[in-house]
Amino acid sequence: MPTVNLTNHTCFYTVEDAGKEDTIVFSNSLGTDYTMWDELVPILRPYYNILRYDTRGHGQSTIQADTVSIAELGQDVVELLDHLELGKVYFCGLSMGGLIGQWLGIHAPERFKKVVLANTASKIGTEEGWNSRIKQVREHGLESILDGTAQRWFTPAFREKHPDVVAAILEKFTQNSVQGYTACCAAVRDADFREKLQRLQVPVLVISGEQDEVTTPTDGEFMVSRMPQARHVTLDANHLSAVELPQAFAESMLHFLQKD
Ligand SMILES: O=C(O)CC1=CCC(=O)O1
Repeated sequence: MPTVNLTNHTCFYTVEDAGKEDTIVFSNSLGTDYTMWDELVPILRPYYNILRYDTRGHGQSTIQADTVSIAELGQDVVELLDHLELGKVYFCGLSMGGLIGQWLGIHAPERFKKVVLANTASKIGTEEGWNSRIKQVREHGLESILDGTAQRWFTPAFREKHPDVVAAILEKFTQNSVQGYTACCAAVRDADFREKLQRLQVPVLVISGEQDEVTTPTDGEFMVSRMPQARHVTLDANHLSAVELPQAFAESMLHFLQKD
């Protein structure tokens, strides 16, 4: 599968071009890679071309620095679109991917027809919380936060019913580099769109997980109240809602992309 040398790193991506008019770009969450969309993509493939990529420092995309910003991760997306000569696309990002989507909607609105921001917030967590996680991972590795990560990402019912899906995603999590993961923790820590969201004029769908304690439905409501063209859907899922409920997630997206 292809890679491209962008300004600051080598970006891994996959394109499924079915000759459709429109393309959806998918942006993964912290600690996952492009395979987090594996259950969702087959449902959307009949309608759209699909572009997935690994965020800098994740999966097969490289990183050369100990910190990175959401602005830099947003520029990566614009560079990737330029490389692929894609003019105006749909964007779907989850959690960190949703922060990237907020940056893109504000700073590169001419490149996006509509934006889906899933399981995200205009400000995620606290500075102390992120600094403590960065320290923990630098000193003890990604394995040391595996259990807590599984609990934040999946409902107990999903973990019980789909242990293979959970194991595959957690396996990918531990394969990330400490440098890539902690650099992106810093990007999430430093991002704050609370006072900037009114500048996001592109149509937006916010998807929240009713059981998500990291980025809550209240966070989603706040975002929607600040953006001029936004609507809100909640799903009975935890943080990785696109993994837990791909059919409901896809139906919400299709309704938004095709009807709203
Ligand atoms: O792993 C977590 O804590 C959840 C999360 C926060 C930002 C992100 O992308 O995932």
